Amino acid sequence: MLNCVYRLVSPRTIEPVQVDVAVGPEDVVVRPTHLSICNADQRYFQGRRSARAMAKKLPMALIHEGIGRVAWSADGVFEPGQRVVMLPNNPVETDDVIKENYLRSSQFCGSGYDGFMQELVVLPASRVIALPDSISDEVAAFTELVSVAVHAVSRFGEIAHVRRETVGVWGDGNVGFIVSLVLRSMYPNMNIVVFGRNAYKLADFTFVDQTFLTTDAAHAPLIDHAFECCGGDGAASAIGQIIDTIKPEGTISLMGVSENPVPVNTRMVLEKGLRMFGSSRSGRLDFERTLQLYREHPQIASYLESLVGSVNDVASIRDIAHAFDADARKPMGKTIMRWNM
Ligand SMILES: NC(=O)C1=CN([C@@H]2O[C@H](COP(=O)(O)OP(=O)(O)OC[C@H]3O[C@@H](n4cnc5c(N)ncnc54)[C@H](OP(=O)(O)O)[C@@H]3O)[C@@H](O)[C@H]2O)C=CC1
Ligand SMILES: O=C(CO)[C@H](O)[C@H](O)COP(=O)(O)O
Ligand SMILES: [Zn+2]
Repeated sequence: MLNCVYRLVSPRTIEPVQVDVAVGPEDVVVRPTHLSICNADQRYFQGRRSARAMAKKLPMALIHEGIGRVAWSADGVFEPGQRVVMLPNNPVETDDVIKENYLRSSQFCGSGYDGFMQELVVLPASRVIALPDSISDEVAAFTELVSVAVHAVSRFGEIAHVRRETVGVWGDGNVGFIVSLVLRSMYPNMNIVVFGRNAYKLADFTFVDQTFLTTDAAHAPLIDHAFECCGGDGAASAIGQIIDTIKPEGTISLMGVSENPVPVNTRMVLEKGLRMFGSSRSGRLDFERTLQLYREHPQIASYLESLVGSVNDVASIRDIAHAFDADARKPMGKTIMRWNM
């Protein structure tokens, strides 16, 4: 099947490439309709990764958060026109211990493999899930990001000790917001405390118990466990503040992506017997849990609507650049592309 793939070939340069894609009997062909930009996409588009990383990853189509309509599937698997979410992580092996999103052999759309900026996306049937009608297109577009939060909170449930009275979330952006929202849904009695750098962003965290500017953290309660949802230049100070604020034997879930190694006060990690674990991406089980959360807690969708930032109609490569530039300027929230390529 001939298909047009919009690949980033160098920073800020996207080219349409005609490719002949084989469609297997178990595959599903999805026509993307709504795509959502992640910080990871911006790092490639703006050229903010090392030259080595850029050379390794490009050329590739960006975007790993998206939904679409089924254009073709084997009989009875999906209905033509059915609205579905696309799963970017594609495992090529199974493992009894290591989850699919941590297997080094897994192929991730938008990181070394073409992402969803395509005319049509061909995926194995297991990488496509039908969406409930209750979720708007714009919110559904970033279901992958919500699944990442569900994955991280699920791992917290598996790893953290049982005293979970007060949990701190560092980061007042998209990831901090969604992780806090998932914690609220899964642990309704938990005291959730959010630490951020922007009062106007913290004001949106109406569903948590307390918010603090990082400069006021001395007035915050000690916490049992923490999530670091900052990354970049903010990661070191967030992790340092978490280590200072957390009680002994607490867990620290690291979620922020940093291009450079982050210094950690290991002496205090030892002294407090802390547990640090990383969470990245998500698997099919996390998407299924996310859609179940949407069904069990309909209020989640309305909170997530507040994250929808700019919605951009995209019908040309110039429109793609405009959407990425709008995203780079955004004060907060998710940038959605209505995909008409
Ligand atoms: N693990 C995974 O699978 C995933 C990881 N990520 C990563 O998570 C990180 C956050 O993403 P996202 O929420 O979209 O980014 P945003 O930029 O929307 O949010 C980050 C927020 O954290 C604030 N911040 C920075 N430093 C600190 C600090 N020390 N304490 C408290 N808040 C701080 C920033 O404030 P200010 O801007 O004022 O500095 C900003 O408001 C990124 O690195 C992203 O790549 C994203 C998706 C999935
Ligand atoms: O955003 C993410 C998942 O939603 C991950 O941070 C992203 O996939 C990491 O990929 P890369 O190593 O290419 O930056
Ligand atoms: Zn992402």
